[in-house]
Amino acid sequence: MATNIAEIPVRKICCIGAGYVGGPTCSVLALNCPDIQVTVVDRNELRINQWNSEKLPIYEPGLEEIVKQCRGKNLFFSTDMAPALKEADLIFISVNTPTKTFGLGKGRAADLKFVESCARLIAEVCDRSKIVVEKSTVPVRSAASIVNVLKANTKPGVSYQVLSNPEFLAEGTAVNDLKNPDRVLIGGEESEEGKKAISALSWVYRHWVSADKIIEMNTWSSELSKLAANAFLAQRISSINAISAVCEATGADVSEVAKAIGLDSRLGPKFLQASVGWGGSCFQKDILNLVYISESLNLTSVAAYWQQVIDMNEYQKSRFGERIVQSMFNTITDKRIAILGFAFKKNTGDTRESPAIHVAKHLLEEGAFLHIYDPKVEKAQILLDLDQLDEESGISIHTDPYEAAKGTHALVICTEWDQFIVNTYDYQRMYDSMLKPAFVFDGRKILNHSALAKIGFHVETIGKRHGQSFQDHNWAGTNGI
Ligand SMILES: NC(=O)C1=CN([C@@H]2O[C@H](COP(=O)(O)OP(=O)(O)OC[C@H]3O[C@@H](n4cnc5c(N)ncnc54)[C@H](O)[C@@H]3O)[C@@H](O)[C@H]2O)C=CC1
Ligand SMILES: O=C(O)[C@H]1O[C@H](OP(=O)(O)OP(=O)(O)OC[C@H]2O[C@@H](n3ccc(=O)[nH]c3=O)[C@H](O)[C@@H]2O)[C@H](O)[C@@H](O)[C@@H]1O
Repeated sequence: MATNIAEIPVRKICCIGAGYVGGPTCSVLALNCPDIQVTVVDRNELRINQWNSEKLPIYEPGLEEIVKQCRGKNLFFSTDMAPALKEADLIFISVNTPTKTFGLGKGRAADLKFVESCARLIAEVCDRSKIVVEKSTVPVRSAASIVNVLKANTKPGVSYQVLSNPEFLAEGTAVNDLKNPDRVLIGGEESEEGKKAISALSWVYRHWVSADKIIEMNTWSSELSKLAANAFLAQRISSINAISAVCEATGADVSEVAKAIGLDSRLGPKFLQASVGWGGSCFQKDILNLVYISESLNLTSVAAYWQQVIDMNEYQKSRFGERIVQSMFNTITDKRIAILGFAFKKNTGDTRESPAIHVAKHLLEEGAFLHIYDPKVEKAQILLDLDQLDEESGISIHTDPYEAAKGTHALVICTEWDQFIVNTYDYQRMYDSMLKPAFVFDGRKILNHSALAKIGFHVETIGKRHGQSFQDHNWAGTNGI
């Protein structure tokens, strides 16, 4: 007879996938649950070695301290997957779910091959019943596929309950997001066994999350809520970025408009920071996934609606690149341009889908030489992102921002690192070492533009025309206003 899920006390947890989600999630879990042993497994040996070393594979404020505190006590990182899975009472699947690059759904559908291979491995090695938790972001109804694979391959006497428990952490604030989540979603079957599995996972979270924040729901709602949340967040940024284009064309200031909008308590102030465009590993892939699902369900208007959020982001990134060229007298061929910031946002070394990549490629195509500086991104990663083998093809990577600025015509801010703000950097020193006229293109709206203009910089930013007066605009043709 199969073991009853209710009889499974959660003493040991195994997480497959030691990435941006698996690593921080399990570290915070281990910190808060000293009574639970957590083992994070990954087939990537280098990554596991890094988790076991002094220099972790990812940069995340506050993470190193937690790992140091728990590692070797109740937190372990290993490539030896089978024993860790066998021993575990509860297994998180936290592997990557990238956009498919070939075949049916190419460029849009999520590739679930890694999730499926986890399910196959679990069924192959486990000889007692377990709770399997889908933490990766997946299309709606993926849990059904996991159940199918497990059932078809399961050993006699073994049963599984599959739960959906999507992760909402944002990079750069992952530790705080995990310690103080807005909500924890747990989706599961409505059967008795399903409810018991939900209670078991809920019990784990209750070690540090209050009961009112743990929300139980049906599996499909939980899976869809994750895609919907990311789509809504990205939509807000695309919306303010669309308004930023109107601001640049009319003389309105997008910061003022964002403030005015955000003061409406129904809208709130967050995620209204106009920018060079949003990046990161998930927004684009998850919205593409939502678009694909909608199309598959013949919901073509729904698909077109969400596709527009991505199209607006592409437009914003291209618009910024074109503005740099136009401002610099319509040519940047052989000009030197410093890119400050390469990560997709501050406080992370992650460059996946970073808008900086798009901007850098645009400038390279126009014939510029790039000096690139980011406080956390490794040189090899930047070269890889720009499809370069070395620094000879018009790119030099710097470890010092002043060296990066030296001899350039322009500074381009692509990431909102705190250290880039005027009080931290000596922009006079940069200006003195640059060619004139010296330009600043602030793709993140973080700099003190009037202070830079006083130094002598020509400043351009998102959603605002620099130095524009009311008389500058030729109002003819705008509906006679
Ligand atoms: N990065 C983020 O901030 C967030 C990501 N997510 C979702 O979480 C999931 C994981 O994302 P990341 O951690 O960023 O991915 P990642 O790429 O950093 O890490 C995934 C890890 O899984 C490992 N892996 C893949 N298949 C495996 C297998 N069969 N056996 C063992 N290891 C395997 C890979 O080697 C890799 O180290 C994705 O579905 C993503 O959409 C959700 C919320 C936030
Ligand atoms: O599923 C995921 O991977 C995660 O995706 C995002 O997190 P993340 O991509 O790490 O970072 P965000 O803070 O959302 O920023 C995404 C991008 O939008 C940009 N952004 C953000 C906010 C804003 O107002 N303006 C803006 O341009 C950021 O600079 C960055 O490039 C979501 O915020 C998380 O809740 C989610 O778990």
